[in-house]
Parts: sequence; C-alpha cells; structure tokens
Amino acid sequence: MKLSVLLGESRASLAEAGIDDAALDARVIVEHFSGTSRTDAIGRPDMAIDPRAVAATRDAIARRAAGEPVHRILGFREFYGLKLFLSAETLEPRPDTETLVDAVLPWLRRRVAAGGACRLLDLGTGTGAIALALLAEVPQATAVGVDLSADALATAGRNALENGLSERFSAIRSNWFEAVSGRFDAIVSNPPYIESREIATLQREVREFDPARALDGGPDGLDAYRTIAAQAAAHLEPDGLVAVEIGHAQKRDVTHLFERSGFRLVEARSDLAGRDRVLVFGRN
Ligand SMILES: C[S@@+](CC[C@H](N)C(=O)[O-])C[C@H]1O[C@@H](n2cnc3c(N)ncnc32)[C@H](O)[C@@H]1O
Repeated sequence: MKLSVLLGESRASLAEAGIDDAALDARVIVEHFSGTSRTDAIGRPDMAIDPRAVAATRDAIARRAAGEPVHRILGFREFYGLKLFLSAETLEPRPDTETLVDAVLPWLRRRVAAGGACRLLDLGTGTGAIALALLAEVPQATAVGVDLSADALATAGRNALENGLSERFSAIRSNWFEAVSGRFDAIVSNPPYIESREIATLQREVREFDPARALDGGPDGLDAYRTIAAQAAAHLEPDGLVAVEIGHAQKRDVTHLFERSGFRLVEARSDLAGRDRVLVFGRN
C-alpha cells in the first residue's frame, strides 16, 4: 500500500470516530508503525509500505479510534527532552509537570554549586519523569523514586537505564515515606490530587487509560498532601525544600497543610494555561 493511501485512510478513520486531532494523531501513528517520516509523506507519498506495517498501523488506528491515547499506543512519551516508556500502572507524564522541574532546577543547581552533591526524593515517581528530568539536567544529583506500584517502579527503572541515568536513580516500593530512610535535599511530588467523585467526569482518555491510583486524591483530593506535609520534615535536610504539583484550585488548601507542619510557601508557579500548578515550600 502507498504511504499516502495509508495516511488518508488513517485520518478518515479517526475523523469518523470523532477524534479531535485526527490528522495529527494519524500522522504520528502512521510514522511510528510504518517507520516513515514527515519528509517521506511530503517527498515520497508513493513509497510502498509493507503489509505487516500496514496491519500494525491499522491495529493502532483502531485502538486510537476506540479512545486509547496516542502515547499509550506508541508506548512512550517525551518529557523534558527524555523518552519515557509507559506501562499499565504509570501515569502518562504531562507537559504541565515540566513546570515542577523548571521550579526546582535553579535551586538544585545552586545547591550543587555550593555543596557539590544533592539527594532528591520523588514521591509517586510513576515513569520516573520528575526525578529523571532533574537528574538529566544536574549530573551531580542522585534520586530515589518511590511508588506503591511495582509496575511503575519497574518502568521508572527501565527509563533510568534507557536514558543513561540508572547509576544515580534507585526505586523503592513504599506507601509514601513508610519505607524511606535518611534525609534529602529536596522532596518533589506530583501526587494523585483529583477528588474521588470527579474521576467519573474526566475525559475518557484519562479516566479509562491513566491508572486510578495515579489520579484519585481521596474525597477532597488532598489525602496525599496531608501525608506528605505531615512527614516531610523528618526526611528533609534543615535547609531543604519540598515542591509539589497541585490541582489548579488547591493552592490555598495545600499551602495551609504545609504551613501547619512548619513550612512556608517560597514560590508558586502557574502552568502553561496560567493556572496554579506548583508550590515550593521551605522550612520555617
Ligand atoms: C499523578 S501520578 C505522578 C507520576 C509521575 N510522578 C508524573 O508526574 O508523571 C501519582 C503517582 O503516585 C503513586 N502513588 C499513589 N499512591 C501512592 C502511595 N500511597 N505511595 C506511593 N506512591 C503512590 C501512583 O502510583 C502514581 O505513580
């Protein structure tokens, strides 16, 4: 089959299924499963795609038409310039979470410049996105990634290896701090923060394909922050910091939780859409 024909039928299938970005998604899927590039689509539209690649592309297009997100189908996603593999129990890392990396990075660089090393703890590491992005940017840092999911920890370990960061990254299975020992210079976390009753109202791509454990923050969405705020000081160097991603309406509540545990808000950052997204706390 010709590349242009495969692209055309893929676009048509996704448009017919009501997929918003049908043309873009079709292009990404066709390129991946046929091993072609955008340049091929423009310069060599008549190139022949072998039948196995056509079959693999059609399977992938059928999955997308049924609602599965593109990056789940591809099996990986880019985050802060790293290629991160996904698995059943990992959240697909979001561009908004790069805001958390941006917020911590200057502090980390200063810390390393002053002290030569830096230990990070990433609570609810998932694919390892936050920890690995920070390690890639700061070669003197080391990180421990914690998750309750063994599947997520295996994927984070694979991502560390694939990105050449495994010597500085270790993974621990733990319910937040339970199995964590020692003190860290920085504690980072993008915990589950959606109110339980809201899960059913989320977009199908999120509701059906991101793991519930990565989303559900309990009745008011704040369960994880309560635990992290209450226990962070015992695992933090005296002049260390805690940086958390939050839901856009949680700034006040999360700030209060940390203030009650002896922290002060040192920075708040907004995401790409201008909504509150990241809070950074230091100890009083
Ligand atoms: C919103 S996801 C964030 C994943 C990743 N850090 C990111 O930003 O893409 C939250 C993560 O917390 C983990 N998690 C949920 N409850 C946990 C708990 N009690 N202890 C440790 N990790 C937990 C989930 O398995 C999930 O990987």
